[in-house]
Amino acid sequence: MTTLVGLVGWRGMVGSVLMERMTAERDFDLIEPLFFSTSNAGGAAPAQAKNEKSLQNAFDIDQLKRCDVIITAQGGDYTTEVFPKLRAAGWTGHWIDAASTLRMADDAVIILDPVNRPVIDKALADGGKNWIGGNCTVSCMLMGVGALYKAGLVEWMSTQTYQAASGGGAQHMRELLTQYGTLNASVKSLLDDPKSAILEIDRQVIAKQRSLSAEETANFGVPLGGSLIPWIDKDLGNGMSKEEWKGMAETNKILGSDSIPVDGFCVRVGAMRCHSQALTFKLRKDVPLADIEAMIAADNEWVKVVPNTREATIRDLTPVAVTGTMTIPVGRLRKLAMGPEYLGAFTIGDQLLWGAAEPLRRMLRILLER
Ligand SMILES: NC(=O)C1=CN([C@@H]2O[C@H](COP(=O)(O)OP(=O)(O)OC[C@H]3O[C@@H](n4cnc5c(N)ncnc54)[C@H](OP(=O)(O)O)[C@@H]3O)[C@@H](O)[C@H]2O)C=CC1
Ligand SMILES: N[C@@H](CC(=O)OP(=O)(O)O)C(=O)O
Repeated sequence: MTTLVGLVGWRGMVGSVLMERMTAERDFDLIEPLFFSTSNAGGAAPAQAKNEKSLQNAFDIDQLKRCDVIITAQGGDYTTEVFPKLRAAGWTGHWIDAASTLRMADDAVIILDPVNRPVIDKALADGGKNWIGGNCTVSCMLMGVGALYKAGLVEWMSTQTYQAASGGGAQHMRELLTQYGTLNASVKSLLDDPKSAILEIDRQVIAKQRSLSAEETANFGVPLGGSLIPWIDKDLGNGMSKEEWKGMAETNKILGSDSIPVDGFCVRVGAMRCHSQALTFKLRKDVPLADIEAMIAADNEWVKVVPNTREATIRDLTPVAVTGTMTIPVGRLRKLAMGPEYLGAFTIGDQLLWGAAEPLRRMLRILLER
């Protein structure tokens, strides 16, 4: 019998990337999809629909209960509302979710199979049913440098992230671009004149940034275009942002490891897509750089070691180079001045692919191939 797979959140940003990947990998050939909506029940399902051509109400527990597997990229509020009701109604299917709501629950596994397939397999053997995609920054980081963790080499790691506007969602991308346009327009005549004074342009841009309306900064709260914001997600009240807290909590949960210290700062920058991060490792021993590069390169088919040269770095190690690709480049690899056990690295991942959609569809494949 064909597996009935419910899809919720399929038209959102993560959901659209998920649909593209599932189509490209022919996942729909293997399933009967049932599409849900929170806003358009009864409307037409997308072209990937087979027998079930109309959208079901995403809050209808009886319809959801029909599914063997549900994949949701609808968001945390939806999970919080629907998941407990569905389980309370006796549903025993597999729940695959992009939202963070259930990540740290004891009966949930954070899925990133190229890194933690043994953890997933053990949970499956133990009857696990809840499979949650990891934080985008953590997932992209582990796809790049997971080899060092698997080899037991990491004593601690510090992260400095440069996270794209799209991490906040579609409206955040629009807001960033609108701000860039507003700033450009405010100095257009000066820019067009090659003899105009750059400090006058600078003065007018900062004046414009500081006077952007509440509407123009509705999503980020402050200007991001031409600036940065060193805080992402909630304030935990202990000096830490929730995004920073996820670094250590999720890394260790994904790896099934004891508490390896992971800490640093998470920063929103004016990139459109892709999360970048500078990493500092304290290794447990002095390992030659060539061995480290070989280990990282051999870890999975998507990681790519970028030679630590200016030319290769500015060509291959930028959000512009990585956006829309499955490649996870790791570069700027070098031993740091603090000593031979200290390693620096820089890595980038498309947070909508490895950071969100891809682990979900791969988990579906793991379930289908059992
Ligand atoms: N953005 C990112 O980088 C990452 C996001 N995530 C998580 O994934 C989840 C979904 O995030 P994201 O995809 O950014 O959310 P979106 O806001 O893009 O989509 C969520 C839902 O909003 C509804 N919606 C309302 N208006 C529109 C519109 N104009 N176009 C499309 N959808 C619309 C859709 O529901 P409906 O069709 O029912 O109306 C859609 O499923 C969140 O839990 C997030 O935390 C995880 C990792 C990375
Ligand atoms: N917090 C991430 C995006 C995200 O959705 O993360 P999470 O899935 O951990 O809530 C960002 O803003 O870049």
